[in-house]
Amino acid sequence: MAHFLTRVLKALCESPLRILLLFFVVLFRSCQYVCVRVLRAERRKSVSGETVLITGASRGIGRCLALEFAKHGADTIVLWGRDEEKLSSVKKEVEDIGTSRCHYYRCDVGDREQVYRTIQKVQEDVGTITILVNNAGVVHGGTLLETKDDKIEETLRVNTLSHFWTTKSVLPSMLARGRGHVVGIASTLGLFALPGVSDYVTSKFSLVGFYESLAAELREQGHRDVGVTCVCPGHTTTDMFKDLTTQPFSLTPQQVAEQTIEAVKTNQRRVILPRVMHLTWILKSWLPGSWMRNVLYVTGAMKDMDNFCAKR
Ligand SMILES: NC(=O)C1=CN([C@@H]2O[C@H](COP(=O)(O)OP(=O)(O)OC[C@H]3O[C@@H](n4cnc5c(N)ncnc54)[C@H](OP(=O)(O)O)[C@@H]3O)[C@@H](O)[C@H]2O)C=CC1
Ligand SMILES: CC1=C(/C=C/C(C)=C/C=C/C(C)=C/C=O)C(C)(C)CCC1
Repeated sequence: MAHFLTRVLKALCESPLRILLLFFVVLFRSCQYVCVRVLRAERRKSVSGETVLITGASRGIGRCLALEFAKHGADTIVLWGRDEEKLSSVKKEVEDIGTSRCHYYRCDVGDREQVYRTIQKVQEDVGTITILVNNAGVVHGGTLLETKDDKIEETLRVNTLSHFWTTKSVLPSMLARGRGHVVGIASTLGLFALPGVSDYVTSKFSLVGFYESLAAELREQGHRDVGVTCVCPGHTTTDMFKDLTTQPFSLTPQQVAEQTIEAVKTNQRRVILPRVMHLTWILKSWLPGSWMRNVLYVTGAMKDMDNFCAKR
């Protein structure tokens, strides 16, 4: 197949007429992309009246998501986390906006039985969840040989498996009502790898696969009214990677929250933030592996992660 494509490309580039043809194909694809964006924008969903459950909402991106959903008029916001004091303070911030009811629950999402029990309690107290945002996450940092087995297991339980348990719990009622949205906060480290965080990278690559498969499954079953969005942010200035040197393209948690809500409203399947990070996908899939490695060396990203791990 690759050989065939190379021959097609070579043949296309042999004459000016063919280059012109290639130009029109690219132009057509770009117009198609813009039209899809415009159509999606026209069919914008609203989040007002929705009941939103956010995991890892006690701080960082999760806290900003809660405040942003409230600003966009969500009816009820359910916060999950383990730190009760912080959850209660976010609840107050949400209520001060004056648009949404807010509840919080202590739940360790790394514990499957706790997730199932807490979802049941939420459904009894609050009702059906119509938007689920799987955001909770942890990172430890260290080479594979340095990382303790229980830390590796924790990373995969919290960052990946929890998405299975929460999604399995809320999906049946979304399918029954023919309405709903599941959002997963993955990472650009689910698209390319850096050294020193292999368990974290594995958990995020898995999430990208999970949401791609879930979206395909729902589409094949004809459930087009239940949306799936996988968000892949780059470095974000929260506690989680605070020891990583701030990058020229670092995001604020507020930016991630705003873009996530925009993606829900316009039903986008995958969001890569900041947009310049789309280049890493092109680098990885179209060019030899050494190109990506060189970009990481030249930009200092490889060294930055070493420093991050050394501080843990
Ligand atoms: N910061 C970054 O550079 C990036 C982060 N991300 C992802 O975004 C998400 C949010 O990260 P960010 O806000 O930066 O991180 P923070 O460390 O600021 O917040 C993490 C949140 O997850 C919660 N959490 C952690 N472990 C558990 C657990 N076992 N059970 C329940 N809640 C838990 C914490 O709550 P509590 O302590 O109350 O339990 C906290 O609310 C994560 O999935 C992360 O991987 C993606 C790309 C970049
Ligand atoms: C690859 C790459 C960069 C570095 C990216 C980094 C360092 C990302 C870190 C992401 C994190 C910490 C995600 C957490 O989930 C630069 C320097 C922006 C330049 C463009 C290519």
